[in-house]
Amino acid sequence: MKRNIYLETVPISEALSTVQARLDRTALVKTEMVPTHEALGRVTARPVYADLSSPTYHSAAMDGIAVLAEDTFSAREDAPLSLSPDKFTPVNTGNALPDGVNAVIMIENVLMQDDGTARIEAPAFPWQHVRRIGEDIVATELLIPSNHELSAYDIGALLSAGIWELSVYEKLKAVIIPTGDEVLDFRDRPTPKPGQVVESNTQVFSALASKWGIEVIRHEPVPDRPEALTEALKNALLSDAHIVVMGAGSSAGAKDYTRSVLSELGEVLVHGIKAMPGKPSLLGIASEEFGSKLMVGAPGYPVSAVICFEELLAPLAAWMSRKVLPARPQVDVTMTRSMPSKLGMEEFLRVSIGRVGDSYVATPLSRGAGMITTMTKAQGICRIPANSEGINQGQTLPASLLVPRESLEQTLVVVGSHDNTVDLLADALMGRDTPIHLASTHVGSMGGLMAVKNGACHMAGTHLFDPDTNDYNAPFISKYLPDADVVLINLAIRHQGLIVAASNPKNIQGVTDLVRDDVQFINRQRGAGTRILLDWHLSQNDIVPSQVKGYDKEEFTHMAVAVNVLSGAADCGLGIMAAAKALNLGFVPLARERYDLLIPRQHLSDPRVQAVLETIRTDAFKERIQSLGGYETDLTGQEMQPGMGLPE
Ligand SMILES: Nc1nc2c(c(=O)[nH]1)N[C@H]1C(S)=C(S)[C@@H](COP(=O)(O)OP(=O)(O)OC[C@H]3O[C@@H](n4cnc5c(N)ncnc54)[C@H](O)[C@@H]3O)O[C@H]1N2
Ligand code: MOO
Repeated sequence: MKRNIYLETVPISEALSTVQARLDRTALVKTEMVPTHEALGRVTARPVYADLSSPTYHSAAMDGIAVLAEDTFSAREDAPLSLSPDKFTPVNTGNALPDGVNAVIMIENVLMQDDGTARIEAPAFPWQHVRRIGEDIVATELLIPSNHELSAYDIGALLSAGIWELSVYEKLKAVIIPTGDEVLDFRDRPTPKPGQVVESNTQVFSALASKWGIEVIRHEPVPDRPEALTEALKNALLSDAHIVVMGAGSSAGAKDYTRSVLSELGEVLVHGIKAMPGKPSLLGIASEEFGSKLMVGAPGYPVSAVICFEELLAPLAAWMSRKVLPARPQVDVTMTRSMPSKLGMEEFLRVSIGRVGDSYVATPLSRGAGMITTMTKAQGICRIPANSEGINQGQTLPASLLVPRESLEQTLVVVGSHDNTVDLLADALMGRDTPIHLASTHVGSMGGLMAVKNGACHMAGTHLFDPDTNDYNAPFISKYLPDADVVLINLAIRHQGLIVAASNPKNIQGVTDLVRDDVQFINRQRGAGTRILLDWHLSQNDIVPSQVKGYDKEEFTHMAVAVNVLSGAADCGLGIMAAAKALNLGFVPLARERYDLLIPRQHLSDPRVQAVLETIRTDAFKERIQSLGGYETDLTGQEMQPGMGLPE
């Protein structure tokens, strides 16, 4: 089997219209009769006419007495009328009206006399408080047109009209076949070795598809062997499914067989869309022998797979089943950072969104297609058009929301340096009666200061040490945000040190060991407080960066540094003790430092910020911080003043 060569990439809209022009949805999606009470979400294949009227009889709409209106015309407040028992019938709501009457008088307006007569002070008009035959539904009239997706209310109307079953389009069925030698079945609860991944895309698809009214059958993972892949695809096409999805193997790798397997059993119409993630997506139609079904090749990377499911498969499935795909709510967001984008490619940028002041601000998350957490952390997605070279800081553009719009009001936007205590805070805030969602973006301490300066967040986590004054954060604020009215609140004092392998096999004892030939270092990104701390310790020891092997290799979080040490990619990196502890690594203490929250004063009265201050001042929260190890909470929750430095 030949290796894949990419087809031309086409815009998403063209990919969809190409398939729509070729796929015979009427032949593929049959109709069937289903009981009305089980028809929610199904689409009518034929118009439905009422069999029964509703009500089927003249019905009392109120509790009271049924009368002939004409008998009551003389009643006045100053000249009450007494109706003899043969002129009225007591009725309850929903009763059929007796013959010969045409109105109901509410019981509140009737005085029943001891002699059996009913006294009224106002006349009834004809058909007052009566629901006449066919008021709601008239037998034979059109109740629901064809190609209509049935709602809960429709079920009620259909049953009231005597429709016990109806003709609808089949519910779409899809088989998804995960592929790849490295893909482990999650049902085996595997522990992946290097080169292996836990299969998850099929479950993302199943969960999404259940919202779209598609039944999903998952095939077990198939290894990268062309015959096995073809066999699996063939069986799936011969089942009663309408759609078959093959996962992964869609790009140009030596084991990427999806395209050739699809071509063997049908025709590939699209291979490659002008969008990222999701670029190598495939769409095709099986040959007649295999039911002319829709075939989809979804890229293996989790976010690419999501884009393929949501942007290609969902609209096609909606079209096949004649449903309207609901659009996500949109808000206009202001970007807090510039983000270049590839010309000619539409980009689905995951963004963290919150309301800061009067506007919604959005901070781009990492764009890696392999990172499913960019979807879990994002509140929205901005589509950067293909004809754009990117977005600029301060630019306003629409974002489609992944969360209810209301929840943005309960989102606290934190930008800056990452610390595990911020994760603790995030969890504690969600435990409040009115939960608050902490959306954090890790851009380092300096990035946090800039975000505050640009009005892009409610608060920033920062731990910048200034050797000249022996103080934390305040000197940087006076330098970079001289005019800003801000408050510094301490979150914790934390211990930074060298994260080394368990039991420290290379016996690394301090920064002077970083110049050793056998020591590979992993650094933090420029602007990170930890990097500034490292540079200071290096300069104190007359070491220049070029002497440190790995100084140029950067990671964005403490945990990422620790992971490098765990995997053996590096021998050590500077980070917090909690990160070392979390992965059972060794830790060589180097320094204590202040980790503060920088808050614009105008946000102090914001209920979300208030909730943070309340939370971090509780003993329970301080105890949680201490149990992480490597933290002190003596200053936690207190306002920091310039020159305070760090108490011994
Ligand atoms: N030389 C090139 N390489 C790649 C290109 C390219 O144009 N030229 N495109 C890249 C893009 S863009 C994408 S997207 C990926 C798509 O790759 P494949 O669809 O071929 O998928 P794999 O390589 O088999 O797997 C990618 C990744 O995803 C993991 N995976 C696979 N299945 C699952 C699953 N069911 N659940 C969770 N994770 C899964 C797999 O282990 C890999 O890590 O190709 C780029 N390469
Ligand atoms: O298009 Mo790929 O989907 O960027 O990762």
